[in-house]
Amino acid sequence: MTAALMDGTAVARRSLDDTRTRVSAYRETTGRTPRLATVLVGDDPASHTYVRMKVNRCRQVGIDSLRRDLPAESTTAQVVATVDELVADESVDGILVQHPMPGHIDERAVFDAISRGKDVDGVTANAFLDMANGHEETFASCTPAGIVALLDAYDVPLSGKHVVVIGRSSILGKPAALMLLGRDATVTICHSKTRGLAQFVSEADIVVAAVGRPELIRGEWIKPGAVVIDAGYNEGNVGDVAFGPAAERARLITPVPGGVGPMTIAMLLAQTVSAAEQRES
Ligand SMILES: Nc1nc2c(c(=O)[nH]1)N[C@@H](CN(C=O)c1ccc(C(=O)N[C@@H](CCC(=O)O)C(=O)O)cc1)CN2
Repeated sequence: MTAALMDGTAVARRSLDDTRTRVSAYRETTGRTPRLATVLVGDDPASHTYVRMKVNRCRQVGIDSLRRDLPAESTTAQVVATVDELVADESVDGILVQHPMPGHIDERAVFDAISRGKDVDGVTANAFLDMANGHEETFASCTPAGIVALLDAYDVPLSGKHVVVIGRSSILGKPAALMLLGRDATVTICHSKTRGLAQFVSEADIVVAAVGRPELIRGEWIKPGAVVIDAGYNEGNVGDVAFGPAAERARLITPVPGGVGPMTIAMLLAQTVSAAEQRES
């Protein structure tokens, strides 16, 4: 079997088109433009690239952006103070704090300073709890939301399917597992220390690789006919799955680049417009 590609770039483009239409309608009815604030701490080149990509996409769909770039030696209190300012700023609809921050910063404290209504990236503990409890008052974590949107776009049924998520980060693996559980999938969470990873993966109808280890998931582990979602964003645009051999066994597979990545930004912008719309209601 040779897998068909799940084209995240095309699905994201449709979502961005829809977001652009919503921005125009919002501007016409309210006279204001939705605004996303980005907070970037330090010099990590990949993080600079991602924030630049987000700001560019904002421009393309008509969302304003406001950048707050802080030096690597900033303290947790200084970063929290920046987030507090953005929470109080009436012109800001959504706040994105780029992960990872430098190691000395308490990332959880910074994320949790974002107010519920402005957490368009779905990174606060409140967002996580709401997801666990099936409440929908907060916004979803963007990459997991992008994964689910991509699965829906390709009509992949989730109910009763065995999904193996490899990765347990608070912005990707854990919320992805909760979101898929909320869609009635049977979810197993594995991670870098899991023993017998090959066996777990080989039993999955859907594999979600989100561990951040280049090509950790070998093609021969994939069950023939499975759906493979590679959410790995490793240096050199290499995914967490060995693409070629996996594509020989899978039914559907996401490429890297051009799979999950573009969906992440599309979800962020859609949720920014939702945050603006919700202020008016
Ligand atoms: N606060 C957050 N931090 C991080 C998140 C997040 O969702 N919220 N996710 C990742 C990085 N990320 C966005 O921040 C991200 C990664 C990759 C892409 C993407 O579109 N990649 C392209 C390739 C890009 C290239 O050409 O270099 C692709 O896969 O096609 C978008 C966003 C960690 N931090």
